[in-house]
Amino acid sequence: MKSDVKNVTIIGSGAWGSALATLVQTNQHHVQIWSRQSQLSLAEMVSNSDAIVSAVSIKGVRTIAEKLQTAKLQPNAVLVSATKGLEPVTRQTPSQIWRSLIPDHPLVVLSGPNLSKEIMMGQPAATVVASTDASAAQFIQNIFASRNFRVYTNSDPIGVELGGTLKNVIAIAVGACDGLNLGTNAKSALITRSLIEIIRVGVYFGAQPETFWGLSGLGDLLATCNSNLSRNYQVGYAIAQGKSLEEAITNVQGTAEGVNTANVLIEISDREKINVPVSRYVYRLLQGEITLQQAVEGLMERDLKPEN
Ligand SMILES: NC(=O)c1ccc[n+]([C@@H]2O[C@H](COP(=O)([O-])OP(=O)(O)OC[C@H]3O[C@@H](n4cnc5c(N)ncnc54)[C@H](O)[C@@H]3O)[C@@H](O)[C@H]2O)c1
Ligand SMILES: O=P(O)(O)OC[C@H](O)CO
Repeated sequence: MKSDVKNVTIIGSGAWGSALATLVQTNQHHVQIWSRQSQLSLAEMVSNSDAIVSAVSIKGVRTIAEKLQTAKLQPNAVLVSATKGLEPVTRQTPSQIWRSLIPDHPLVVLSGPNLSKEIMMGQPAATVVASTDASAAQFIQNIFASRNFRVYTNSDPIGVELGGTLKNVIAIAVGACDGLNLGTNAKSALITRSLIEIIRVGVYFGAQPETFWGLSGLGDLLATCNSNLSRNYQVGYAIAQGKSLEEAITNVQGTAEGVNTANVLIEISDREKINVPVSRYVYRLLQGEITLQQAVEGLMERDLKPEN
């Protein structure tokens, strides 16, 4: 047993929470998972935790953060947000929700090209832990880093978080592109042009553009758009096979955050006049406003313009 064993609580027993718990356990830290089915209350479970990792889907983030607001935490407990989504109505990112409700604990965002099934199989992967508090990021880096999981620190939490969140919408588009067999050229164009629109949104949120060229941006975009393990990709693929959105969501195991993220993103882009053509066509497709064929034609027939 290592001498510097930490107490880590993972909130959420879904695919990502379980994979993160396995990573912590690999390093022989003490890990416990809290879910809504747990016997202990969340407050009881976190009372002795050095790190508290939230891996619930976006719909659960505020409820969980509100529960922790009234819990007695260790004075130096570090909060980690591993959710990739945007909250409807407030349009906040998970880290913005955490920061607003629990401002006096260090907050770290964990995000990267991390398909949970591959991580559960012990395949090599890398991720990013981002915080404005460098020592908190290093603390979390050391808890998770292992032979099979390489962890980088970063000082741009909102950029790291948005890379992971916004790519889910694009993965729906790319899943549909593959489902229609549109070819490698189309897929490459879709991914590359999408990264530009992700950066536009990121800059609006105050992120640094260069963050999106890293693991949590381009890295996660490539992972999610190239793997049928991705639930968001699966949704797009299923729609291209003629399934309704409801059927596509039902057939996916776990949460495909991109569906809700598309709605929130389009509200933001309408209000702030941010040009996000690929995400907008995904939104219109999911709303049933257009067919997939119309989405492809619409994207190809837009006004010609310079690349940059
Ligand atoms: N699965 C992955 O490969 C992966 C990787 C990186 C990030 N993520 C992100 O992690 C988040 C969770 O994904 P997942 O794959 O584990 O999804 P999942 O559907 O497998 O699990 C979601 C979990 O959130 C919990 N939850 C939802 N609302 C809750 C609430 N109000 N209170 C308590 N718990 C609540 C559910 O009970 C469940 O345990 C998503 O934002 C996802 O984008 C997933
Ligand atoms: O299964 P998805 O589409 O939620 O993607 C999982 C992770 O975000 C990939 O990094």
